[in-house]
Amino acid sequence: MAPARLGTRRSTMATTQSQQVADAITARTGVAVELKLITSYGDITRAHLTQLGGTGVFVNNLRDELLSGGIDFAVHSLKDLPTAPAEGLTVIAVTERDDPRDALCARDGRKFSDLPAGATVGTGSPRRVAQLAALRPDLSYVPIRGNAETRLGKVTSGELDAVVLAYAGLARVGRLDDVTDVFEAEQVLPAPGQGALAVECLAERAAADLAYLTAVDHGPTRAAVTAERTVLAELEAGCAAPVGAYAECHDGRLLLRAAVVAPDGGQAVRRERGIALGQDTDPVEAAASLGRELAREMIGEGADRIVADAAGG
Ligand SMILES: NCc1[nH]cc(CCC(=O)O)c1CC(=O)O
Repeated sequence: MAPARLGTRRSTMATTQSQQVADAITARTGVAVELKLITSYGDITRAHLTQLGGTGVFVNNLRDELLSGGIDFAVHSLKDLPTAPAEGLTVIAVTERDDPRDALCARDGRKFSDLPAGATVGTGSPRRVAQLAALRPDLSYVPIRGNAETRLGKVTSGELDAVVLAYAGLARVGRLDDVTDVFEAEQVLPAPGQGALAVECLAERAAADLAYLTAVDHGPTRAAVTAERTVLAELEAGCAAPVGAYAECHDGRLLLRAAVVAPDGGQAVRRERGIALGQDTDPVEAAASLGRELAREMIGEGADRIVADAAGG
């Protein structure tokens, strides 16, 4: 049988995570998988992420390839995947999450708390800027773009004092040696889905010839990211919104925390809520209703206005 075709973006991060999923699929099912490189708009555009029209810039070309049959399945960073379901496609597996935290890579091995007032910190993420500004309003946050290696280069060259990136992404590009500090979820809540990967394919093939892909699905991760992404969807926010959400499955309980923080860090709505995952409830359904309830509480406290102001301003 011909190997299955896994479509991936060309960056080191994308090819590394795709190869990891390919290897896991082959190990668990015996099915051979080959990588097929696809160029995405999000990789070539020079615009800032916040200025791009809508979400999904990193996934649209892969989705076109899925729909046209050029590839059999795709692996996406879940945090780049829009919450709206894509017509004709389904997420057949969510792999076990890697470290979900954000990391600081600073000059001279500095920790976040050691950065001098006025130090320049690069990040293209409104979620990170808002939460970091709430902790250290005395630092200067600079919007940056580009892949992880490009961003790290701005610290090595002295252009910036530090950058903040996802720990999982740094691990995938082999740059954990650059990490000088790691933010716990209590300080900076990760993006919904951060550190988790989604395997997407044609819906009509999911229960048929591609059913073997469920071998790499991880139930607790799927429940957790469902809760996180439901908060994002209910707030009508996208991946560029200042929304953090993180859920953990522990001892039959699912604990969800979320934060919406104004861009300058001044105003914030933070909530958490847990549920027991009962024997006879579907954990994904329960996770979705947990996310809906938490989002409603947050909207009651003005979270939707912070999201709308951040998008308009
Ligand atoms: N938006 C780009 C992107 N998409 C996924 C990751 C990191 C890996 C992950 O969260 O799975 C990154 C880079 C970053 O945020 O530093």
